[in-house]
Amino acid sequence: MTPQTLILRTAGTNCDGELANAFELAGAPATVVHLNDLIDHPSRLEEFDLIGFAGGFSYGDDIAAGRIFANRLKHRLYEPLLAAIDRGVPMFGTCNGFQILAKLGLLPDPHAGVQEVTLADNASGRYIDRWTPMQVVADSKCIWTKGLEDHDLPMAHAEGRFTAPDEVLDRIEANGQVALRYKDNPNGSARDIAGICDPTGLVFGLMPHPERFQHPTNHPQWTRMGEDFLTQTPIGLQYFHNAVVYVKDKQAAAVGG
Ligand SMILES: NC(=O)CC[C@H](N)C(=O)O
Repeated sequence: MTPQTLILRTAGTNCDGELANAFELAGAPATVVHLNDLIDHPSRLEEFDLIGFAGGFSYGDDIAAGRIFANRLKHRLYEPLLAAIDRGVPMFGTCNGFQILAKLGLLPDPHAGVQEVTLADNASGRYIDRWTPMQVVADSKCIWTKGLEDHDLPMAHAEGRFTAPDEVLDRIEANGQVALRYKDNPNGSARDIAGICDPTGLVFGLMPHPERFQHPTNHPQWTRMGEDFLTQTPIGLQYFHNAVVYVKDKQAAAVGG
């Protein structure tokens, strides 16, 4: 069975095309569905094996980035989303998608039932749009970053400063839920955190954009990177390969069992 991906969009979403393409290149065809359609037909969530929350400026980033999208999910789709998490559906939220997952409280712990972390204004007070070096946390539980080496990714946001109380930061670090850190921390995030997962490693949110690194020439330095860089799978796509492999293995185990 080919894994099927749901990408959610609404007014102001702008990375759904890249995200759908990344999942498709990794082997999981994607359907982009408007949030209002899913609210009208919540059982559609059961058709999908993977879910992507795309980046952008949903609802104009009004109130705070991701807040309105998160509230709509909270009041209209929370139970079906939790059911998908309990079914083991991997979820990916990039940038605005991460802001949504954080504000909804699906990260860092979907069963906490409260918001524990946020993405606040960048420390500089400015929108930052550039490629930046990432450190992959080797012992994290995250299935999406498994086996990845340190790499560069593009970032583009004004509200990306990861912020949480010290006890939450201590807990997610001790629990292997910090998956990605900035090497030069351009936005002032607590403990350099760029991406975190839930305790199962399946729900993952990050501020940078792996879906914008689908081809070697996406990297601004690609002409200086050498032969190998041009022939290997771009690291951005490896995130999606990891999740697709996870789903396929799970399907095979279910058939075998
Ligand atoms: N790239 C994105 O997803 C958009 C940025 C985001 N809404 C912000 O904080 O500015």
